[in-house]
This record gives sequence, structure tokens and C-alpha cells, in this order.
Amino acid sequence: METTILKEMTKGGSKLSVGGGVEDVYGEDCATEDQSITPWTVSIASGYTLLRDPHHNKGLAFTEKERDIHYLRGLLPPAVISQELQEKKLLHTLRQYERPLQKYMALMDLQERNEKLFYKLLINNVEELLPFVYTPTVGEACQKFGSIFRHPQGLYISLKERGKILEVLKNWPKRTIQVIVVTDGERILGLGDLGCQGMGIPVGKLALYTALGGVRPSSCLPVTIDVGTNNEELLKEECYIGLRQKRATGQEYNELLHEFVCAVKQNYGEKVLIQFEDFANHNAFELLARYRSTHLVFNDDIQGTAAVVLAGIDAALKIVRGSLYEHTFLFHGAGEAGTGIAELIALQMSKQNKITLEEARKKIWLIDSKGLVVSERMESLQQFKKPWAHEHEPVKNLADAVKEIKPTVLIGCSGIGKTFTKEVIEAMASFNKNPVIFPLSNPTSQSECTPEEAYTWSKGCAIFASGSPFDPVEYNGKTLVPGQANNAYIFPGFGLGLVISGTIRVHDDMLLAASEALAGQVTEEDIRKGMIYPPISKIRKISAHIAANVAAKAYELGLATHLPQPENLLKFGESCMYSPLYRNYR
Ligand SMILES: NC(=O)C1=CN([C@@H]2O[C@H](COP(=O)(O)OP(=O)(O)OC[C@H]3O[C@@H](n4cnc5c(N)ncnc54)[C@H](OP(=O)(O)O)[C@@H]3O)[C@@H](O)[C@H]2O)C=CC1
Ligand SMILES: CC(=O)C(=O)O
Ligand SMILES: [Mg+2]
Repeated sequence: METTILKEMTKGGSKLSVGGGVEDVYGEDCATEDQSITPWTVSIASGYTLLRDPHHNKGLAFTEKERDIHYLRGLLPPAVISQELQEKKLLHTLRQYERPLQKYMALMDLQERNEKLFYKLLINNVEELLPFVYTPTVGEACQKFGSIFRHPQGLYISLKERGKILEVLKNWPKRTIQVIVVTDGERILGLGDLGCQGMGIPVGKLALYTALGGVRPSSCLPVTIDVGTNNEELLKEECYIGLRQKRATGQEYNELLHEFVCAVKQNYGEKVLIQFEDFANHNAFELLARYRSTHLVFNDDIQGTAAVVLAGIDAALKIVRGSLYEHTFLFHGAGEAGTGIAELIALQMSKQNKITLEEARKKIWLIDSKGLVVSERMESLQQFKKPWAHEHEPVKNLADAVKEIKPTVLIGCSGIGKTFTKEVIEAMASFNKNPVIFPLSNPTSQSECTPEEAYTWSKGCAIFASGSPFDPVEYNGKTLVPGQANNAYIFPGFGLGLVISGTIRVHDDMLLAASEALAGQVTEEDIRKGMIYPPISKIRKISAHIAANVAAKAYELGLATHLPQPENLLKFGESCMYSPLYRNYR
């Protein structure tokens, strides 16, 4: 098949070359989605190849003229339909599927077939479709990844590629990458070690980077590092897609990860964001500590989750009153999410009250699988738990700890479902007018409790937000809307902020800036309805605000490299956001 140069043109577009200040941000094949600045892009597909190129395929929406010019005659049935009608038809079809996994597979197929239509559908129906590309369905998809696998998405880097990672990166068809989400599959949501099948997570997270944060899909790269799996069932499974060996650890593991991180910087430069996702905590904290001062790295489970929860607490304080420091926090789970959130809350308390971090930490308690984290256990505690080992008698279970500590805010992040029992919630409600309850564990099966349970056991008083989505609940004739405390509110806007400012390092103050921007998007009306997060349907606007705040902080800290600083970062961020609308081809 002959390939010709294909030029995309916006309606009324007149310029021939790619130009404008935003080009530096997006580089390569398209400068910006602000078509008034740069209406042209160049690609190389035509005819049959064009129909199979997901970035440019429009299916039946190709116009008569485009069909003539691009050798599409006969390759499509005669009807020409609009993108809006395509979207309507697809939504109708998706709604016919009964099982969430069928919807997931249909959506992934669409993403591989027609990228713009996939994103238009997702952006316009985010509330309805997010649960099928993200938690909870992505969890089931990862568990069954081997049997539902149809076409590879993202890059697989296994121990077999040791010493050749730079070459592997060069096999990826895009040269300009701005965001990488990488997992090694060892702690996929609360579902444990899913090995190579964890790829569903980077793919899903990056779909959100584009749909929720407006980062261009062509500049996103999902990566799975396969060092084996300790999941015996997967190792025995016929359809398992990964290396059939136990996980490599120690030096072998560290060397592979180091080669990866260095190859990324060498291939894509120092402004590419590496987001670590769903690593087990024994690696996650070390990787972040090792690379945070030399590379642009971000751990979503530790840092993104912290920012989203702090924002929810900020909004909850408008209902329960008092400052952060006047509250007492208890975490069920002392891993990445737990200690990450705890640390950011302590940092904010210390800034607000001009106290030391040590003093602030005293208001925060954590429980792990062995009970309350207390000083008596200091020697045997992992490093990241030590700052939280306060003086206290040992306490073995959550219900007893709640009664002893009397927290105002209870946060679940153990990955173990059903642990916020009736006894726990009733105890919380017995000394709090409005207990703040955050069952953060994902997916839905691992949630510490449902909103219905929290509202019923607290007699409708709980302020509730969970990691996975739940439907509104009718309680005593009132509709209560549970919030979704999920890092999806933060990372897409956070990443966009780094990209538009060309930031080279992540600083904790940027997490506070992101958190503040999210909390600022919660309206009085949301609060009146008991909602501590803004509706997810407004996520593009929310992400633009987060991006602007993060970028502003990066400029203030001298970590941004795109100079001069745009006058209006919000407008600039919005103008950089990916648009899923088809372009006219000439
Ligand atoms: N809503 C959101 O945005 C996010 C949600 N999460 C969810 O949070 C959960 C935990 O993730 P993460 O922190 O990364 O995982 P980690 O493995 O790092 O931490 C889990 C913690 O839970 C503790 N734990 C395990 N079992 C029990 C138990 N029976 N009783 C008390 N504590 C227990 C572990 O104890 P020990 O240390 O002793 O092993 C550990 O401290 C997952 O379900 C994940 O999906 C994570 C990130 C974001
Ligand atoms: C949401 C998320 O990052 C997690 O559950 O791991
Ligand atoms: Mg995660």
C-alpha cells in the first residue's frame, strides 16, 4: 500500500507549518490542541493503513472528500456519519453489555481502533465509564489479563531485556514521551501480586492522564517491568503472559530498575515523568528515595493518594470544623497509602501551626497487620513506619484502637475488605457528631465498608469517601452522595502541571499545591450535599486548576524549565489539553 503524507487541517486553518510557543511542550507530531495557534500536523498513513491507524482513524466519519483523497473508496461502506452519532451508537452498545469486563474489553478495543472516539466517549461520559476503564473493573481485567489478552498495549520490559532496555525503548513508535506509568505488578490495587498482568494498571492510568488531564495520548507510555511473580496460581496458569519464575529481588531487581530509569532519561531527556504505580512497599519507598533528587519521579500510591485525601479532609473540615491539628487521625494500614497520607497531613499541620513534623505526627496513629504502630515495636518496624511509633500500650485490633485513640478521622488503606465493622463505625459515631470515614482500599471487593454501612451504622452522620466508586444511598428519605477519594483526582492534573512547566523534580510543596487546588474546587453546594470532592464530571476543569497550581509552585521553586513563565497558567494549561474532536484531513 502506497503511503502519502497526510496533513490534518482544522476548519478555516491556514498555516502550513507547526509553530507557536506550545510546540516545545508537546513537540514532535502536534504542537498543541489549540488549533488557532497550530492547525497542521503531519502523519504518514493513507488508505487501508489509515483505517488501521488508531491515532487517525475516523471510521465512517471520513468525509467524501477525505475518502477520495486518501484512497479510502471501497474500504468503507457508503454512509458518512458524524463523530457525535458514532459516540451515541457506541454508548448504546456499551450499555447493552451486562458484565463490566465486557465493557472494559469493548473500550480497550475501541482505544486500539479509534483513539479520538475512545477519548471523546470517555471524556463526555466520565462518571458512567470511569469504573470500566479504572477501578474496580481494571482489577478484574488484570486478574484475567492472560485470557482476555488480544493485542499488546505498552512496553513489556522483562529480565530477558537486561542490558538492552535502551534498545527496547527505541522500539516504541513515538519519540516524544512526556509521561511514563510503570509497574512491576507486585501490589495491584488490593489484589496482590499479579505479575506481568499488572499492565492493565499503567494502561488505565494513562488513559486517565489523557481523558482527565488532557495529556496527549501519543506522549504517554505504559510500562510493565517483569521480574517474575510469586503468585503460584499465575505461574501454573496456561494463559499467563509473563515470565514463569519467582520474583527477582535484591541486586538483580535493583540493577534492572536502575537500567530502566537511566535509559528513560537518556532516551527522552530529563523532563519525562516516571510515575511508579502499584509496586510493593518494600520497593516503592526505596525507589522514590533513590531517584527523587536526580530524576522526575512520582509515586502515585504514596504521593498522589496523599494529596487527594488531604484535599478531602480540607473540605470535610468545612463540615466538622476545627483546624487539621485539632483532629486526630487513625489509619488502618501503614504502607504506601497510609504513611504517604500521614506524612502530607503532618507536613500541612506543621506549616499551618508552625510546629515541628515530630509534634504534628503525634496527632496521627497507624495500624499495620501486627496492630497499633507503637514505640515498643520500633526495632522490628520497617523504616517508613518508624516516625509513627508513638508511646502507647500495644493494641491488637482496630475496634480497640478506635476506642482508645478516639480518632475524628478514620482512614482504611490495608487492602483488606470489610474491616470497618458495625462495632468500628458505631464507636466512631459515639464520640464524633460527624465521623469522617475513608475506606480507600481498591477495588470494590476490598473496600473497608460500603457507604450504606457507614451511613446506616452512624445513623446518617458519617462523612464518607471511598477509593472505588459507589452509587448514592437513600437514608431516611435523604439522598447521600458518597465521594470517591481516589488519586485519579490528582495525578492527571499534577502530571499536566509538570509537563506544561517543564518541571524537572517533584517537590512536596507541589503535592500541597495540588491538594489545595482540588479542595478549592469543592463548592458550597457540594458541601451542603455532604460531598467533600467535586463531581468527577468536572474533572477536566479540576485538572486544569491543579496543573496551574502545581506549575506555579514549580516556577516559584525554580524547578520549571519552560521560560518565560506564562502569564496565565490556568488558560495556558487549558490551551494545552488534548481535544478528542476529529480533525479534517486534506
Ligand atoms: N484510593 C486510592 O486512591 C488509593 C487506594 N489504595 C489502596 O490502598 C490499599 C493499600 O495500598 P498500599 O498502602 O499501597 O499497600 P501496602 O502494601 O503498602 O500497605 C498495606 C498496609 O496494610 C497493612 N495490613 C495488611 N493486612 C492488614 C490487616 N489485616 N490489619 C491491619 N493492617 C493490615 C499492612 O501491614 P504490614 O505492613 O504489617 O504488612 C500494610 O501496612 C490497596 O487496596 C490499594 O488499592 C492505594 C493507593 C491509592
Ligand atoms: C488507586 C490506586 O492507585 C490504587 O488503588 O493503587
Ligand atoms: Mg495505585
